[in-house]
Amino acid sequence: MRILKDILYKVSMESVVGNTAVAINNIHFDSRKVEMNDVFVAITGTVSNGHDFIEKAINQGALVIICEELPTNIVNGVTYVQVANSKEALAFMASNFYENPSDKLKLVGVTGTNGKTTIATLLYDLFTKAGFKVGLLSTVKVMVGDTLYEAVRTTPDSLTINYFLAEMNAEGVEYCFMEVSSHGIDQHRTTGLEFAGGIFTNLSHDHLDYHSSFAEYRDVKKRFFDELPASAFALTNVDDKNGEVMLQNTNAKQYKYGLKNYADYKAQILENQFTGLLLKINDQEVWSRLIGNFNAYNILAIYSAAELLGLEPLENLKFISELHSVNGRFQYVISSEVKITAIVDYAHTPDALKNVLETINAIRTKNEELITVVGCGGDRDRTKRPKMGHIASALSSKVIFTSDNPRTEDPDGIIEEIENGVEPQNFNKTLSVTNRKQAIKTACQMAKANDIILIAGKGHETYQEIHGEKHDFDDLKIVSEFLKQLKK
Ligand SMILES: CC(=O)N[C@H]1[C@@H](OP(=O)(O)OP(=O)(O)OC[C@H]2O[C@@H](n3ccc(=O)[nH]c3=O)[C@H](O)[C@@H]2O)O[C@H](CO)[C@@H](O)[C@@H]1O[C@H](C)C(=O)N[C@@H](C)C(=O)N[C@H](CCC(=O)O)C(=O)O
Ligand SMILES: Nc1ncnc2c1ncn2[C@@H]1O[C@H](COP(=O)(O)OP(=O)(O)OP(=O)(O)O)[C@@H](O)[C@H]1O
Ligand SMILES: N[C@H](CCC[C@H](N)C(=O)O)C(=O)O
Ligand SMILES: [Mg+2]
Repeated sequence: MRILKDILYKVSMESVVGNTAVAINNIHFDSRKVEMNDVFVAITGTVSNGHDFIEKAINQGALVIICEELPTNIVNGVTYVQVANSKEALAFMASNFYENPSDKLKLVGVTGTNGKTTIATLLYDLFTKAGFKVGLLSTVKVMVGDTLYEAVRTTPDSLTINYFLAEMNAEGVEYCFMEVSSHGIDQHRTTGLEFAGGIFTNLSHDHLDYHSSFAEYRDVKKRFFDELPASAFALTNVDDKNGEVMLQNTNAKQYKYGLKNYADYKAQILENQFTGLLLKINDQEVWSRLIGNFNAYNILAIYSAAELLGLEPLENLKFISELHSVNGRFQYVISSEVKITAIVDYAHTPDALKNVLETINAIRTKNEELITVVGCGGDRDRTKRPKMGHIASALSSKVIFTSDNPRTEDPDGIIEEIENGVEPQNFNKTLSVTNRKQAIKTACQMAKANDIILIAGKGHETYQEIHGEKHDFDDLKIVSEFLKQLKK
């Protein structure tokens, strides 16, 4: 049992109607989950308005209503707390409700357009190897020590975050690494958390359906660093155009990593091959199984963060050399008979796609063709579609445009928007096959010995969402099966 006034600590209240000394059972922001003596937080959403469900929540037993506007009908015996921002209030209440679990471990947040899952997951792996109990909140999975939970969002809502952090406290977890998405920051999902550090990866085009401009997208990411406490570290990629911008107003201790510009943590790529990267990090050589220039940045960020958290440099490098790629990030299979390499990668932004294609192009020889299978998600930023169409067709030998997760959109409509980005000189390289499985099969049939197939956009995902329905779908499994069938 918790007392309402205790969990309202740090919440900026505009008015209160009723008693705040009441004992409450649980907190919910979805009226459908409310039970006896719960708090219902009414949130103004993008699809519906939580304030419309206040009466329903009370009928289900809500004892407390947190809202931005008081309803006209005030029910006797119910406490109403009016706040300026319900999402922010929810975040503070969630921390208080779970007894501020982020204070009891070292929480590190990773933000940026690409590389969050890779860095957070590999830091989880590295600290686990170093003998610590570790937690992870990522796009792919949630880990509480060794226990695996399904991840629904990249950055869960504040109640879910604090729930898992409290589970981590109970399990004796010392470090937790989490992805901090721009939606998460904007919607105050991470407000009130006590971070020990923040890492910035890079900033490029994504989510411009949600944020009104690139500048707003950048400023939302920056807010994460603005809000870090002085005790935390703020670690930024100094080679990214916006790397230093992130640090402009932070109170945290500032550190920079980079390959090109002056930095506290510096790396150099000595070798970049299909089998991995040989790097020099602060004058020490280290071999990694991860592939491609962009992974040199990820590895350097991991190394720097681990050192800032107190790991010895040599131990740090040893564990880094043992790390494997994250599910769906440059995962590959090579067919045994005809030596066709199929790579599955989660590149779903123009920049990620360009990086992956350039990585493959830097490694493949002239005789080896690169066949790319790619699409774009529905109900998401449309402006990245033609950009990805252009990049895929310019940097591949052949491209098959197909569906990603069309969600509620018409799959062929999305493909048309991707095709619009293809320049005339690349027209003859492209074809479109709406059915993703069929598209992968076509790529396998087109490939000759030693060719490379890149299947981009869905990485670790094990489903495809078409017309709002999820079906089982796994790029790696499907391509492996087709490659097995090919006896050329
Ligand atoms: C655009 C967006 O981020 N939307 C999030 C937002 O939903 P919303 O504002 O649209 O909510 P809404 O459906 O309008 O409902 C408003 C309120 O009414 C409540 N409600 C609704 C119906 C009802 O009967 N009773 C009721 O109380 C809802 O619970 C909600 O509190 O708040 C919800 C609760 O936290 C989120 O689940 C939801 O994520 C949606 C599902 C989503 O797809 N989000 C994606 C875009 C996202 O967040 N992605 C990022 C990763 C991006 C990246 O970097 O790649 C992530 O961190 O996962
Ligand atoms: N440092 C990086 N710079 C640019 N591209 C990268 C970087 N790291 C990974 N990528 C590319 O971006 C893809 C997604 O990587 P990852 O899942 O680590 O990013 P993310 O930031 O977690 O993405 P999401 O926003 O979907 O959670 C990878 O499959 C790879 O193609
Ligand atoms: N976190 C991203 C993932 C995109 C993955 C891609 N496969 C898609 O479905 O668009 C989003 O929800 O926008
Ligand atoms: Mg991620």
